[in-house]
Amino acid sequence: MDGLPKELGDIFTNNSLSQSAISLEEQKFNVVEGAQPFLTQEELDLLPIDQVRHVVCGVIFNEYGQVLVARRRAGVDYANSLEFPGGKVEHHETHEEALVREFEEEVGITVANFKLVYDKRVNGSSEPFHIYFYLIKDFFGHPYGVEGQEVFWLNVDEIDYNRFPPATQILIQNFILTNEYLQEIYQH
Ligand SMILES: Nc1nc2c([nH]c(=O)n2[C@@H]2O[C@H](COP(=O)(O)OP(=O)(O)OP(=O)(O)O)[C@@H](O)[C@H]2O)c(=O)[nH]1
Ligand SMILES: [Mg+2]
Repeated sequence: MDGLPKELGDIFTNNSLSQSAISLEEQKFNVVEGAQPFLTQEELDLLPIDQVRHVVCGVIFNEYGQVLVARRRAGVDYANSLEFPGGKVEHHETHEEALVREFEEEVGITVANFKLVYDKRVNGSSEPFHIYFYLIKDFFGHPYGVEGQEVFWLNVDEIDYNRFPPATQILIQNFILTNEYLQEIYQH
């Protein structure tokens, strides 16, 4: 917790807050792998930008420094793994428009004020994706699983990155667990 504002550091060391999040230990967890990679990272990275489907995902922190997480449904790639809400950008949309739509469709909140944190080319189950993770600084409403999926706030020190798809694991390890963006949010 070094480097965090004092109040935020207190939040992260206050175990009582974790009671509001569903304990991951109580949940069944069974990652079903996505399709086997069919392009190497080098091949993915060489694809022209208009030949990859864009995916946008949003990372949101609440006032307690907890991050919003959802569980992927059965029957989709990475079924039952955890994810940051988001989805595929439609052809007529900007990334920002897609983020607003996906958050309304999936977790019932209105989001605003985005900053790109990390992006990566990945093999999707049917086509290559370029996945973009945005930090979302403002939101309105109370999130819930609009599609019946589990949605919950998770303390940063309770995140087990192994429960997320591979691209998201890199984001968590390099950006979220470093607390870099938490400090930015709480400074304004
Ligand atoms: N939402 C989300 N998708 C992720 C994450 N990490 C990651 O690799 N993906 C991948 O991004 C791809 C598209 O995301 P999605 O399944 O949410 O797309 P979507 O909401 O448009 O789904 P739909 O096509 O069923 O409407 C999936 O193949 C998924 O595995 C993540 O943290 N959140
Ligand atoms: Mg989605």
